[in-house]
Amino acid sequence: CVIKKLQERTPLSKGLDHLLGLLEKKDPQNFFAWPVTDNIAPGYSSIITNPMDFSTMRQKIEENQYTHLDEFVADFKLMCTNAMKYNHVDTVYYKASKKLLQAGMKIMMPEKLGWMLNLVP
Ligand SMILES: COc1ccc(OC)c(-c2cc(C(C)=O)n3cccnc23)c1
Repeated sequence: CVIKKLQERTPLSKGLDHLLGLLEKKDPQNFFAWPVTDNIAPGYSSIITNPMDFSTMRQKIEENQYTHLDEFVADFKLMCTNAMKYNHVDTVYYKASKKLLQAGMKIMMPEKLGWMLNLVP
């Protein structure tokens, strides 16, 4: 097994951690907190080839897998668009993901994150 060495916190990872907290607050039902499994969503793993959820994003932050804000934003969008792909438009999950995506884009507008955009290592 790969030993996940504890990485030191960087200014970027601290900023992404703060951002993740803001985004998680926009998902009070915790629909996006953990990976979606096939037993709660039949056929999910054959329809969604690149799953993403907040816990996976947090792990990537802790392992310094994000070298730039754009990669973090891309995972957030992937998480939301996966839900819009798997779930029909009249479901709570589709509606929640659309709302989450809109709220997330407002939080991650460049002018709101100017201070983070130049934290590139
Ligand atoms: C009803 O309670 C929960 C709890 C956790 C969930 O995903 C982590 C989900 C969930 C989350 C999703 C998504 C995000 O597509 N989903 C789709 C179909 C059926 N369930 C879900 C629902």
